[in-house]
This record gives sequence, C-alpha cells and structure tokens, in this order.
Amino acid sequence: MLQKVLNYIGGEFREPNCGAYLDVFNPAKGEIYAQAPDSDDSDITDAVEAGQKALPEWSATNLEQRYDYLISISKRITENLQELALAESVDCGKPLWLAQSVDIPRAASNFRYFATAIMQFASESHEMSGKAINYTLRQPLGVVGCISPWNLPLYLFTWKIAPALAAGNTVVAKPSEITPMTAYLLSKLCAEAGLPAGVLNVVHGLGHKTGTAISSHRDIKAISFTGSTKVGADIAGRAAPLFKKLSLEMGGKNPNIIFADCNYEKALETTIRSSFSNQGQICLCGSRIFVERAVFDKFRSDFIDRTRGLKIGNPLEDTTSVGAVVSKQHFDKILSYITLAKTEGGTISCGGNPVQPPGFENGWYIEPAVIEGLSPDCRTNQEEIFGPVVTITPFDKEAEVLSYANQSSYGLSATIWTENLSRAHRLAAKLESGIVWVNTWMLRDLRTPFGGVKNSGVGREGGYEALRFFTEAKNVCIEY
Ligand SMILES: NC(=O)C1=CN([C@@H]2O[C@H](COP(=O)(O)OP(=O)(O)OC[C@H]3O[C@@H](n4cnc5c(N)ncnc54)[C@H](O)[C@@H]3O)[C@@H](O)[C@H]2O)C=CC1
Ligand SMILES: O=C(O)/C=C/C=C(\O)C(=O)O
Repeated sequence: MLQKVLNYIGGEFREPNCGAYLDVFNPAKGEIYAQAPDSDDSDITDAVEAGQKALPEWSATNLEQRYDYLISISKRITENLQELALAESVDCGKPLWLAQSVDIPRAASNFRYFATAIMQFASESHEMSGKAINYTLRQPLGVVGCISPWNLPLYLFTWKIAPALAAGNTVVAKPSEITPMTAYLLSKLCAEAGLPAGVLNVVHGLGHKTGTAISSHRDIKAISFTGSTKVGADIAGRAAPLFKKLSLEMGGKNPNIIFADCNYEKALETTIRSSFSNQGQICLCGSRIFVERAVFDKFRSDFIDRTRGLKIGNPLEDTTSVGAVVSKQHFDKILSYITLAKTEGGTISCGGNPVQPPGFENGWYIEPAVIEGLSPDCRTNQEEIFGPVVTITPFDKEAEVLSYANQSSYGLSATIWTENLSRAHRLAAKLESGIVWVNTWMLRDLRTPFGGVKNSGVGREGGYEALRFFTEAKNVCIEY
C-alpha cells in the first residue's frame, strides 16, 4: 500500500482538485513508495484565498502568541524527530544519522530561532534634530510564497516558513515534488499545534505547474526560493513584472582553498565532509578544491585514500557515509558529468562509478569521485554538478588561487584553510562570495546573513535579514 501525501489548505487535509497524483520514489531502492498531489492553479488559488482569509487575524496576533505557536511547532518537531528523520532518509536517500543529527534538529531550530528573533526585532527611528522624528513600521507583506528544493527538504522548507510566519504573514508553500513527505508531516504537526486555519498552506506539485502558479499569482506578495539558478531566473521573470519581493538562493560551485600552513588533519577531515556530505547535494559543498603545491601530493593522496574508505550503502545503517542520490534523473546527470570530465581531459583518480550495494541493486548510488588535471575554466569546473564529485587542482601563489576561485559565474560560499590570519582576512575580503568560512565549513549561526552573489542569489536569508525581507517598511514622519 503506497503512502499518500495530501495538501494542507485552509486548515484541511485535501486531495488535489484535479484528483491526480505524482509518484514519489525511495532512492535507496529505486522504487515508488508514496504518492503526492499533482496540484494545479486552482489549488494555489484556494490556498491564496485561505491565506487572505487568515491574514487579518494572524497579522494582528501579538508577538507572544506568535512566539507560542512557533515554539510549540518546534517542540513537536523535536518530539517527532525519529519519525521525521526516517521519513527524510527514505524520501531523499540520505543517511538516517545525518537526518537525525542535522536536518531535523535544524528544522526545530529554525522555528525556535525565529520565534525568539521576532520578539527582539526592533524598527529604526531617525530624529531630525529639534524638528521631527521619523519611525519605521515593519508590517507583514500579506500572503507570501515559499518554494524549496529536495536536498535538505524540511531544513530548507522551515528556513523559509518560520520567518514568514513570525513576521505576521500567511504562507503558501511548495516543497519539492521529489521529496514531499516531511513537509506533509510538518503540516500535520502545525495542525496539532493549533495553528489557525489558512495561516500555513502547503500545496504539493510540479515546479512548472504548481510552482509557476505561485510565481504568477497576483496576490502573492513575495517569494522566497531555494533551488537551481535556471528556475530562479524563471521565477524572477514571472514575478518581477508583478512587483513581488524576491529572495533567491541558488546554485554554487564553491572553492575550497587549502594552504600548506593549515591545520592539516582538520582540513583533510573537513574537506571529506565539505565534498561528500549528503552525497555532495548541498549548495555549500566545496566542489573545487585548490591545494598549495607544497602539500598537494600528500593531500591528494590522503584525500583519495579517505574517499575510497567511505562506506556507500543502506542509508538506514549507522556506518553508512554515502547514501543514494535523490533520483534517477539526478543520478544520470551526475554520471554525465563524469563522462564530460573525461572528455575534457580529466583523470578520475577515484570513484565516479555507479554502485549497487547488496540488497539495494535498483538504488541510485555513485562512488564519490575525485577528478584531476582539469583547467579552472572547463565545464566540469564551471557547472554545478550537485553530486559526490570534486575536482582537485594545485596552485603556487595566493593571487593565482584567488583568480581561480573567482573564475565562476557562481558566488555562494568559499572556504580558506590557513593559520596565517592576515592572509585569511585578505582573501575573505576579495573572494566573490556571500559566505566565507575560515578553518571550518558549514558552521552556521542562524543570526547571520545567508546567501550568494552573482548567479548564486539575490537577497539574504537568516537573522533579521529574513524578517526585513518578509516585512514592508513604512516610514512615519512627525514634525514637532
Ligand atoms: N540550493 C541549491 O543550490 C540547489 C540547487 N539545485 C540544483 O538544481 C538542479 C535541479 O534540481 P531540482 O530539484 O530540480 O531544482 P529546481 O530548482 O528545479 O527545484 C527547486 C524547487 O523549485 C520548484 N520549481 C521547479 N521549476 C519551477 C518553476 N518554473 N517555477 C517555480 N518553481 C519551480 C521545484 O518544484 C522545487 O520545489 C540540481 O541538480 C542542482 O544543480 C537543486 C536544489 C538546491
Ligand atoms: O541554511 C543553511 O544552513 C544551508 C542552506 C543550504 C542550502 O540552501 C542548499 O543546500 O540548498
């Protein structure tokens, strides 16, 4: 019996209006295990109407009440951590321990963080000496849209919904059709928490159908999107003429720069994580590794040894490091880049082959791959692969590696490994990137601005940036 996901509109769990469903796959086994609504424009229209109906009351709730709702949802996520983590692992192919230790705790933190942030969020005032005072109101936008991807499903879905709700908006949200399950479970938890009907509406469906219905809807005032740069451009193209606010968090091709004076063991161990965590399917993964020539041979050899040692297989086993990639389509895309790397003259130093762990013969598994011998400007080094694939390249000079790092249409994150503080500051200032990590990776403080430059994004999420995005500033000027 297949599990069935339902839409959550106006406080009710509903079939899609057209009655059609999409297959949902378990990537570890390559088999259908659930069905999700194939919603269309009419479901989005219903969701927007439900959001509009709920708006006057929700936007007028006092902050303590909103805090209580968000904290209650956060607690319910924590109480149901095991069920949510298992659902995430089955839906995505990611190791269960990763969902237990990262994805689901972070979803709970997103609600907890924005519950407390809205209590502290204060607006500005500007005095015109002796003449007048200006103060700025920060008011909810109205009904807003949140569109999220499949790689960190609940983690990113809640990263958008929580600030939108905290700021007093009502929400129409669409998770990825590839991984709908935890968004469905979250909608049940929100109903249990007593969130008023229509405050959060979750509509499942395809990007080019349900997603475009959100970006084209006149009464949706803002869209927060995470996903590919191509889709971000499509959303911007539809939403801009309707003057919606946009926050777009898109792809990355992030440099990981390793100097000879680094803390070698920490750099090596973290580079394994930054390369292959979640099968390389995180927009922050460091897919272009640059190593100073003095340590290149040693680092290369140690890195390849450790990569070969990663256990690939059943995502539900604690000892599994690398699970399945999310879909057959994505599996084929990643493998096509291995072929491309070879045609571009690269050497596959390890991995890059499909694997069928025993008992999971139909699953979509790829050995983590390390590729050498490519120029920084080739397609393999320029296009987002979004899989367990990295390139490794030596460099001699700081200026040289800076130019390699910035030679990309993307600019999401960068990592620098060095014990030389001056060099770290110098490079951090010059890297064309929204986020720079020094001697660490993916260490996240939810108060900080998060987002990219160039083709990686428009706007910032996180902290007060998210609350500013989800509110309209209104200045009031009073003459004395
Ligand atoms: N944050 C990131 O950097 C991410 C990047 N990607 C990149 O995108 C590639 C494709 O992955 P997908 O999941 O297919 O990403 P995607 O960008 O197609 O999908 C992300 C979300 O947008 C929706 N969507 C798709 N087309 C839409 C449209 N025209 N209008 C409105 N919404 C739309 C999808 O249904 C999903 O909910 C990956 O191989 C990877 O390179 C994927 C996920 C996250
Ligand atoms: O907010 C974070 O900590 C991570 C965000 C990651 C993505 O947006 C992604 O991988 O798409």
